[in-house]
Amino acid sequence: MKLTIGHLYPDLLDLYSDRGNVMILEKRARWRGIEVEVVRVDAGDATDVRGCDLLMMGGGMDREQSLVARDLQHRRLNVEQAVAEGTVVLAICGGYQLLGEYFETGSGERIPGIGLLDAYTVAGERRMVGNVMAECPLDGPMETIFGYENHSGRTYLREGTDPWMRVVRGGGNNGSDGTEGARKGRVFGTYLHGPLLAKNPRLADWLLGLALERKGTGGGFKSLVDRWEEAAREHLVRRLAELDGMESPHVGTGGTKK
Ligand SMILES: NC(=O)CC[C@H](N)C(=O)O
Repeated sequence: MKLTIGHLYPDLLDLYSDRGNVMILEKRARWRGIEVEVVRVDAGDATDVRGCDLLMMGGGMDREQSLVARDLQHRRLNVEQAVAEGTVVLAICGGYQLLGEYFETGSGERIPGIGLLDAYTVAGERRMVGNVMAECPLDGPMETIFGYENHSGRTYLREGTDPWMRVVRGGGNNGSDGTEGARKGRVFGTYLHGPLLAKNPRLADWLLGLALERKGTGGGFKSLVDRWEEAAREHLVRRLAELDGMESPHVGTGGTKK
């Protein structure tokens, strides 16, 4: 069995090393004996993304987003077909905005998205910057998710697209309605850099499981010893509690510690 991950625009959309998400998925699959191929998809390539089990698109500055948007329009149909055939999409921040209808920048430029998510984004007066803690349902108990946000855009979800997470700390989609990210079927968008999956190993496995469903096999693969990841998460909880002067929240269950 081979898992194919498509990395969209790795040179243009890689704010805060979002490519780490691809590395994490690759590693966690390989550690379980699953073969992985990472396909790089750059502007101008004629790659058919229907061959990918999962697509990852990182974040970027407004200028890079404009460049990507032009190319992405040509891929719209191909990406839509891939999703209809079961491909999972994970998009971070600027990439997330481009999955929606449009992103209107602070200078008034309207960058078109591909409408995979029923959402639109408009730049606000102040950027939302800082560490985020959110809660995300992973088919069961809520999982605490850590990430970092830095965006001018405020995203608003329309009917037909659900928020992916609820913000506990930080701005999230728009700083006002408590939502973070968006989910429509197998398409996921979030403002969380980090890289997201390095800080949230159970979320990484959950996405891997979804992507592997396309192979006729889902999650349920052997658990890994996430000693360093858990230590990093505990450190984050303590640090955020210090910053907020609040009680240490529960970090979620699972993960074996040595
Ligand atoms: N971090 C990002 O990807 C930024 C996205 C976009 N340029 C914004 O400022 O909202």
